[in-house]
Amino acid sequence: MDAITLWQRYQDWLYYHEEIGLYLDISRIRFDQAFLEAMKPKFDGAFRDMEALEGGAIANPDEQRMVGHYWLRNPELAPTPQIKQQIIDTVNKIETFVAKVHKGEIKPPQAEKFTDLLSIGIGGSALGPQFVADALAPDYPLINIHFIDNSDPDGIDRILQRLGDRLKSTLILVISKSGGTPEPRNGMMEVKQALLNQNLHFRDQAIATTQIGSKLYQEATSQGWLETFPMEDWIGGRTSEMSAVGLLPAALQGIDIHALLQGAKTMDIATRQPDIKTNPAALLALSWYAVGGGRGQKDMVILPYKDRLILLSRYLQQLVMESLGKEKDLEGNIVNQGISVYGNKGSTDQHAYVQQLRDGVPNFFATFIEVLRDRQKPSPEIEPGVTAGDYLSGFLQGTREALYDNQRDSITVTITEVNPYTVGALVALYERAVSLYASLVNINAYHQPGVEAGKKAAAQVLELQHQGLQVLRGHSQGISISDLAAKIDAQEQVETLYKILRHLAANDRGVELSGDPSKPAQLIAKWR
Ligand SMILES: O=P(O)(O)OC[C@H]1O[C@H](O)[C@H](O)[C@@H](O)[C@@H]1O
Repeated sequence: MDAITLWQRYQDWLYYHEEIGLYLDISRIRFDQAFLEAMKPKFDGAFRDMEALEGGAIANPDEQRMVGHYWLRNPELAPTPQIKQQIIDTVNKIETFVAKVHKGEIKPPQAEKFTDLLSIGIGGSALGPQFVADALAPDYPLINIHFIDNSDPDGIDRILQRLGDRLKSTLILVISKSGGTPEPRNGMMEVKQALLNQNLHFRDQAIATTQIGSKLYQEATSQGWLETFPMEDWIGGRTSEMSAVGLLPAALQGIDIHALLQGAKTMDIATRQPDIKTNPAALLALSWYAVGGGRGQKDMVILPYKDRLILLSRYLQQLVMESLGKEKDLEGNIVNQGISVYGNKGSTDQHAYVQQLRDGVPNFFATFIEVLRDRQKPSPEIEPGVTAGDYLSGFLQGTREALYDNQRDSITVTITEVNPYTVGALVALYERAVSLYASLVNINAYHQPGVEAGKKAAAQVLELQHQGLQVLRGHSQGISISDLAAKIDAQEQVETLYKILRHLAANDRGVELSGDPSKPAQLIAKWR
């Protein structure tokens, strides 16, 4: 296509939302009118699915759950008065609690006020709060946020070291919908211990966001933690940013949660339109389908040209991949669906992997996120008449063009500035695009059966460790790894057992391994 035809295509397909100040450009996705016509019946179905979902249908059939994240920003939509009230009550509870914390009315026993917030959670209980904190927290927030989002002891140490003496004025927030995920549980146990080491008590500084009745809920209420905030059954982790999961940490940092909710609500109205061309989420879903043949054949590379949006790709990685990456469709056919998502930020990535994007394997499409306003204050000139922001803008345009010229498609989402309102809108835009795309490819976007397999396997490894150690302890002589495996009837898990022992040996946990490390079958294990 020549430049003038492309300019026309740009204008023909440009979506603009005046109130949000958001542009969506899908002109650099190659599809034609025939494709659009062919997709219309599928979209009609997807719009019907969305209407049913928002009306309270069991949109997650495997788990027999409703899917209600759209109600969070517009409680009027909730299917029952009770749910509506729950949503309103939770926001009120958050605001009351946060106001008291900021004023020092809720305070730690050994300090005037809480200075820091340590958020312990993983997956959907971390990625949204991390993205929003990085994008929106003021430079000098009322409360500084830190995250433990893993079971990595060294990672936990780093956070605790950074907090140092301020641990006594740190509010600890444990977020887990299920209340039984091992990683946040481990983080919580370690932080409890760290507090005890300073003669502090967890319950005096702890709050939780979890489902009512969960293990975590029971612990928090029975031990008298400062407060608990509910997470409802009908909110999925990866769509929980507008629930207490995201709102509470945001409000504690001084981020305007009403603007966040309002941005999402406004976007929801736009993405509810049952018309492809005037619905930005439908345009995204259409583009994803067009580039990947409805089979996720191309990866989604997210390139925000704005440092404070660097975590958007990680946030979207879970939202898209955990929602769309499914083995079976709704009828149980094996389909192995999904779209891979990765990215960091421009122009930084132009000096890293964009080389491959331009010239290498064409297995992706790019999504540029452009922010029109460079900064709050005027920019100095780097060269006569040119600012750093002009460069950034030029790099984006240049990369988009260079990719397109080499048959690499892209989408560009443009917002005026990064603020709670536009971030709320972006979150809502992608949530809906994922919902629509899932309908187009006929999968359940709201369960994650694959995640369970990894959890079960990990539990088996720990059980094997337990059994192996029991035998090793009662064995005064050294024993080969295969004999040890035979003794616990785990010949088939000999490799796993070897790795368990190697890990324990590396951590002075009573296991000694002797022999040549490059010949694992010949190693002798001994308890000392
Ligand atoms: O909030 P939690 O129940 O602790 O779950 C945390 C995360 O872990 C799970 O394994 C799921 O894959 C995620 O969707 C979820 O967000």
